[in-house]
Amino acid sequence: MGVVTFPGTLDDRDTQRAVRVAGAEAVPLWHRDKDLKQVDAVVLPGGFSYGDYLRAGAISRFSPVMETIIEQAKGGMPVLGICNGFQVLTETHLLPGAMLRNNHLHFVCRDQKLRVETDRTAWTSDYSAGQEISVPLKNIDGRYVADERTLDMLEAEGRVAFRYLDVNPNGSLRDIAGISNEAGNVVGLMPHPEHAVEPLVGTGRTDGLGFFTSILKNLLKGANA
Ligand SMILES: NC(=O)CC[C@H](N)C(=O)O
Repeated sequence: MGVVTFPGTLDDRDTQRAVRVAGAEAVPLWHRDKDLKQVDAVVLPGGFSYGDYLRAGAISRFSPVMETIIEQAKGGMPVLGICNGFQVLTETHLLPGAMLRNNHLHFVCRDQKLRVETDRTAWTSDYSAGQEISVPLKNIDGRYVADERTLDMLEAEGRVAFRYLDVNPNGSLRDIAGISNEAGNVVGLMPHPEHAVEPLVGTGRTDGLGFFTSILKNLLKGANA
């Protein structure tokens, strides 16, 4: 599984570790490489790629590695964008909508309760629809927005993948924490599942591991089909 590092990425190492904890091989990918080294899936981790200059994800969108990822994602390759990675996915238009500054204008860092709304994506099949999980959240540009028509379409097509529970930490419309593309191979969310995969770390919860086991099982199923 490929894990992309842009200049300013923070969570690439934790993401690589999460991939390994799930039992897959983590392959580091550098933003200047167009070659994806034959990985079967890609994770865009969190951080501040290119310093979040102009707008989070706005420059990363034009990096050589994204050129190949966009092309392959359209062909069905699974891609997960976490936090800054989600911001990159909206900027590339692989996912609809946009991320704005949190409504209270502060950086948020908390354990966040979420509801996994669908198990019908490549990255959530190991969860059950309606399952409640808690993973860390840490960002300042986390407010998901889209026009009403797009929001209605996402709801109708079952593409709202995660919703904030208890607290909406940033003013995201309809409490949306993450969404998927139509085919379900591209998923983006603001909270950080890669920081909740081992019982000895953080709150001790492993609620985030399911993202990485989901994709691994799906890839193995595909390979054995
Ligand atoms: N943790 C992160 O990925 C931070 C994301 C983003 N740069 C923000 O602050 O909103």
